[in-house]
Amino acid sequence: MPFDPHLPTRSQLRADQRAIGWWLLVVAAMIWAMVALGGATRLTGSGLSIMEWAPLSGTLPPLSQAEWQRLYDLYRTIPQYELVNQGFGLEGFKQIFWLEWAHRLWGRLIGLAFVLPLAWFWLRGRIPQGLKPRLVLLLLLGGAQGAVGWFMVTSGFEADRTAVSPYRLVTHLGLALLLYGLVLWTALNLFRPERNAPEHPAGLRRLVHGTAGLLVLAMLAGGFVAGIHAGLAYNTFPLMEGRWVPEGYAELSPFLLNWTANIAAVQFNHRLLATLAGAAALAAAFWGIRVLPVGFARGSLLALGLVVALQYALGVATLLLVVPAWLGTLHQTVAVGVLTAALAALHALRRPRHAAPVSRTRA
Ligand code: HEM
Repeated sequence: MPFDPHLPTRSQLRADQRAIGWWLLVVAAMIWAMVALGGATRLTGSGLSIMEWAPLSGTLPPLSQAEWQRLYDLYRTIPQYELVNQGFGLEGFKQIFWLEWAHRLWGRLIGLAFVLPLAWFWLRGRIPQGLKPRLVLLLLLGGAQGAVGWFMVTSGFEADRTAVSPYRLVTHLGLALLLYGLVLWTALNLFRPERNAPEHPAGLRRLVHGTAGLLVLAMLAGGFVAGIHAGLAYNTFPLMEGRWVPEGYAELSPFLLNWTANIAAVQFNHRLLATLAGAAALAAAFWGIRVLPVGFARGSLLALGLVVALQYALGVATLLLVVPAWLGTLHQTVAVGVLTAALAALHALRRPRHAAPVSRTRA
């Protein structure tokens, strides 16, 4: 290949990859914190307190008594005020205002933490070949997440509603998890570009894929439990009102409606999927410990087994204690830990590529 002074050296490329990888890890950590904040916002009933979508001017909280009163008067027009918070006064309103405001502010900060370094790396020509489309996609998905959040909030203002639509809640949660997963996966690609997984049985890789799929389904089902407040009923474990499969599982018609709108079925599905995912994760962890050498793959599988066991216990405790806000928030937060461990394990066990792509560098 002829000498080209504009191409980065191999060590420059490596340094750029690591710098971008660290930046993405920081963004991923901020998204994780955002999921925690979102859980707290939902569980304290704060999510409908700001009835405006003002990307720039909404950055500042109300600075005068008149502005507080204006926002409070707006809130007093929606059914949630009438049916849940009537007469709680301006002081009560302030209490539910701050978490929603912090959730939105944190979203703006994540946007800045993504856009500013992106522009800096881009203008200095430090983004490796092929990575730009992925980073633009992440930017678009982040913007879409803000819009979906607002779309979700507006559903809570409709007549006779005191909470948001569970479908929009699950879309918002699902997109947050997708965005987090893509950012983390991209960072992992940059830190560990080689596909040099240790020798392991193909069955183990398949098991980890199946586990990850079950975990994602369990998480989406959990979103519906949260969305229709199904955690406030059947607060016993493992039986539901003395039965393994609750009475009325198939009460609604058409049948599929039960999976999103019937408290008994929604909660049962979440338990079942979590149990299957938990058993699969533990099996993968034991298998990994037995056959893999000490290293990233083994460590990830061990972490997966441990964090899924913790998440399962937190879920049972959340249910038995009838969803206290702090415990529900912790359960939502540790779900992202489960996803992290599953993605790390999947990444570590990627199938080796026969011919590695040649990145253009000079020696
Ligand atoms: C692999 C294990 C599990 C995973 C990955 C998981 C994940 C999730 C997720 C993502 C949510 C929605 C977000 C939230 O509000 O917390 C959720 C909600 C919930 N989960 Fe789980 N979960 C697991 C196990 C369990 C178990 C075993 C139970 C109880 C038997 C349980 C009970 C609940 C309850 C009651 C909620 C609703 C909490 C609320 O209203 O805020 N979870 N879960």
